[in-house]
Amino acid sequence: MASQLIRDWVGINTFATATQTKLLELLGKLKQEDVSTLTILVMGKGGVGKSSTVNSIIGERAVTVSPFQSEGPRPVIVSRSRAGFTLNIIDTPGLIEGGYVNDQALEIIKRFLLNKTIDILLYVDRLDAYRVDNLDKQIVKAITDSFGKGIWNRALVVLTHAQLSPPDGLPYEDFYSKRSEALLKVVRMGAGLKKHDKQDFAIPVVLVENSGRCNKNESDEKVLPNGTAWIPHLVKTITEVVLNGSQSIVVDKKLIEGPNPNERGKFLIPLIFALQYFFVIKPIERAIKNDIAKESRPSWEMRDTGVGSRKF
Ligand SMILES: Nc1nc2c(ncn2[C@@H]2O[C@H](COP(=O)(O)OP(=O)(O)OP(=O)(O)O)[C@@H](O)[C@H]2O)c(=O)[nH]1
Repeated sequence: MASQLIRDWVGINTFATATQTKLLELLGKLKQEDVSTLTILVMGKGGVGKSSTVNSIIGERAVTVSPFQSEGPRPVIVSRSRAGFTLNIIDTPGLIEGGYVNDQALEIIKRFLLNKTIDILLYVDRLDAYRVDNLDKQIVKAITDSFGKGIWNRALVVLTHAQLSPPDGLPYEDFYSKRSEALLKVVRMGAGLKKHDKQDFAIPVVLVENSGRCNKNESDEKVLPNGTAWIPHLVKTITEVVLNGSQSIVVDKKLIEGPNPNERGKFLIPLIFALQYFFVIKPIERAIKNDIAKESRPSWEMRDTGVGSRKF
């Protein structure tokens, strides 16, 4: 990251004054706690609004947004600095390809992250999706297998397309809490989090509306249907997670390569052979020998060999 050209975070000036003030306050709070760099990793399925969310936070069109699946499955890092604070956001390609987790994309992401430290994971999905399925669980599992369970201590679930009218006249807050509950349940399962982990792993869910048609309040801030100014709320939640006392994720070679599954349990092989020899092969051999010894020879064999043949 050091060799990376870090541009001024000018996009912040495009936000409403009230939003700018809140953001600068939050950055000040982080600096007070000796946090002067923040690296945010953005992951999720394809087309859920990852790149749009990156652009919304930065306040400029820093990464390409497309309604269709993006082509080159390459992660992109966007770095901006403001008042001695550096923000790095890593946008990643969608993790699903043909109904499965795209292991190749995941591998590329892991290599890209080598020697970087992840302070925050934004796990992005859409608010306006009505189901969770096994695929969601698989993505979360793939992320957990890659970076460890601890990453969920540093994670936020981000739900885009948050400016919606819920179906069947459901109140907005009810729809939001049902959708987040369902998704969090799958996230906890995919991350292998147990019930007793609950305290440690309270993953916040944050709503986002990236559309240019997002409603605004009287202070010109982008607001959700529930009136929340979402950009400062997202950054505030990020700040809380950063300061929650958990560890950032250092992506080193060991983490990337993990334990080689081919090496796992290799030392047990001679032991398994020995057990097989003494408890399977030997008893079978003994049983065969006993069988042969006990066997009464058939009469035709006796006759052919002359044993016991009648004399005429
Ligand atoms: N209305 C609305 N549209 C959104 C929102 N977020 C993203 N979109 C649209 O959804 C489409 C996909 O958005 P992207 O940001 O490219 O999604 P992505 O997850 O980065 O996609 P991949 O890079 O292909 O994985 C684009 O047409 C965006 O304009 C949102 O919050 N509200």
